[in-house]
Amino acid sequence: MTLLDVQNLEVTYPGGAAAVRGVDLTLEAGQKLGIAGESGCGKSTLALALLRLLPAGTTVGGRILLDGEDVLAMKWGRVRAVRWAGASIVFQGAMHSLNAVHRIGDQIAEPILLHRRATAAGARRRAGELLEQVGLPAARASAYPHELSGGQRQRVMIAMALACDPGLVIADEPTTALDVMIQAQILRLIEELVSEQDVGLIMISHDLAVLADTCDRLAVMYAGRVVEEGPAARVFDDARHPYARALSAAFPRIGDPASRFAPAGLAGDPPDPSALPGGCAFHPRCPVALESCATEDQPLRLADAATGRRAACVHAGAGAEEAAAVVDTAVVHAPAADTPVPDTSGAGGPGADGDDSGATGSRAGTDDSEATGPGAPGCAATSDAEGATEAAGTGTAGTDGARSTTA
Ligand SMILES: Nc1ncnc2c1ncn2[C@@H]1O[C@H](COP(=O)(O)OP(=O)(O)OP(=O)(O)O)[C@@H](O)[C@H]1O
Repeated sequence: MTLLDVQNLEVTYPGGAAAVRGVDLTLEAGQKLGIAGESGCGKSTLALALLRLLPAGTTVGGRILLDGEDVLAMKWGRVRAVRWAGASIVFQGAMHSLNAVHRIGDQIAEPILLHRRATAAGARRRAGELLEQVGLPAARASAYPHELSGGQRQRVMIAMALACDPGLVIADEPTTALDVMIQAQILRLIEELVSEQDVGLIMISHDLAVLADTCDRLAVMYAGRVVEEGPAARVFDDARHPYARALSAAFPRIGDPASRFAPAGLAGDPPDPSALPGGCAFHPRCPVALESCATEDQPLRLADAATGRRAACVHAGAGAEEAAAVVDTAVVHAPAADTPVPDTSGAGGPGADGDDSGATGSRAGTDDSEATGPGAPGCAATSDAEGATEAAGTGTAGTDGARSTTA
């Protein structure tokens, strides 16, 4: 059964940054999808869009069908009901997402009280059970966030995300702020819990190797688009898009001596989303770009019928095996990361600074005043758009300006 069906999703921030462009993705119930890409490729924006947590004034187009219901067409009351109970998010910085002045047990109990209409005693009992599920003693329910370590706080966030039995959990770089040993524990915990409870998972990371290890399918994003999507192991071991291939080659394989000689990486940076190059957005950095790539963008198309893998590259599709070999050779011989790349994009300015010009769209992420209405204190998935955006580490640029345009 299809849990999530994202169709032609477009997100443009106030100020014109086209952070997500025409993304199509599906997730079956209980499936684990990894989303990878360099910083600024639009991963967090995609996650925030799924639960309408984007700053006011952001233009969002397309369809997001969660259990068949279009999230973008929902009234705010319904959106609030769906957050936590239908889908929830674990952000990277638990300290920002938890409320410093409330005991963690109360914070876990809050969405249960709100969405499950439990009694206070029932919600407290469930909070204790959830803490134990994530490996913390139930007695820690009386602790305040500052009394817990970073890893423990992240466990609390996972408990909260699972509190109302959602069908989908979105984990946005859930281990970024943690040390390496704790990262592995937390990832294993998320994977175990979602598998046990048959919950769908979207795991966002820049680390393709971690995602390949954790997820069933992988989507690689570049400049707001999915450029390759397919079974995790195939995308990681044998990517068809030159960007996905370069990203994958940047992670050494344990036990494979050849991977020590992997390429140093791609030269240059992803483009500024408010000044994207024409044609394929990757062409200025692509080692196998054709002349036509500067003017013609490529849709995501079937690159491997046996596995349903899709790639958005002129070299993918028919004759893909040979094309992959060409791409591989070229990527392995790509210039080192510090080699300057000619800027054919006209981009290169600073990131979008969120002024409030020009964003007038069909549908805004927080398109009425209810969007900033009360949510469960300290609960990222029900906090207002500004808080949620901060928690996701995407900055608050544009939030105030945008809100004033809708006030
Ligand atoms: N509130 C905002 N206003 C304007 N532009 C924004 C806003 N938030 C993000 N952006 C821009 O949108 C683009 C995508 O950002 P996003 O955070 O989604 O990328 P990401 O792939 O998640 O990166 P990271 O891994 O660093 O979190 C970036 O260029 C970013 O500068």
